[in-house]
Amino acid sequence: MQVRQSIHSDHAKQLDTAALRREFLIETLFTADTYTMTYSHTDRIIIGGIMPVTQSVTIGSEVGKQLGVSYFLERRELGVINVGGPGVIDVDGTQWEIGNQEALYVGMGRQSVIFSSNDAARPAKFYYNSAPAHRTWPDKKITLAEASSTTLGDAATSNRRTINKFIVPDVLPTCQLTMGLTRLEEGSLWNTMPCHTHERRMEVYFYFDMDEETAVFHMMGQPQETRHLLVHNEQAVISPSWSIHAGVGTKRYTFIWGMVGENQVFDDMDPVQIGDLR
Ligand SMILES: O=C(O)C(=O)C[C@H](O)C(=O)CO
Ligand SMILES: [Zn+2]
Repeated sequence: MQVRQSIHSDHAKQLDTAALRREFLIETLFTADTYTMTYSHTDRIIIGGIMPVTQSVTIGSEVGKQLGVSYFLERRELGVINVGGPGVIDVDGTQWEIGNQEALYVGMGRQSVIFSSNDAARPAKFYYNSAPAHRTWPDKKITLAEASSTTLGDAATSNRRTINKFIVPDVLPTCQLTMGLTRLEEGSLWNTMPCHTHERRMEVYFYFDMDEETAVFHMMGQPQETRHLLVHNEQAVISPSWSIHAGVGTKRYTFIWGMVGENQVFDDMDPVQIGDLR
């Protein structure tokens, strides 16, 4: 488990490229037959990827020890979106078939969560976020058709995209975690521009569906003090409350956003006018 401390905006603005990447970028999410895990002190979100290939994978009691509990989800909830081939998540003996771009919410208190792929040649890639929880809500699979979806933007501003809200109050109850997947149309490159910050929550962006030649310039920093991170396929960025989060790709791409914090109102954003950005 990697730990990332919280970071003050005054400190962040002094960092060079390597230090910005060390603080905010998660470079490797998927490693065959194991899980990756980054623990952020920002709202104590956990971010990671699970890629079972030749064997199933579980987040075992070693993580419970690191978190000071008996098992991973003793005091946490979990959201998973599969960005690979079809797979199965076994939650305390119930098997959930999770296909590409389908999600599973797992409530606090589930003791055994085992991830496997249906086909080693096309392994599942389970991207996950986990947040501290205070009660158990029912586990639920969410398909793309069941997500709450909105298409917005247009070709003239190169930001035509569909926001698929998988884990949001309209679809299912959770303690604090919300997650969704935003898909840019061919020829569209910008996400979340005009951009915003979130005084009352943090957010993580996970970029995928990109070929080797594609990169996303992820915009971050305070609106008057912007920086960028060069992000490649299947990498994630931690975005503290004070930071804008937006990106422009050299080609279209898809990304998953996950949020935790004070409330679950999707539109609770502090908008920034493009003319005010520096
Ligand atoms: O394309 C977008 O715009 C988004 O997907 C925005 C994110 O969902 C977000 O930043 C929510 O706060
Ligand atoms: Zn946001």
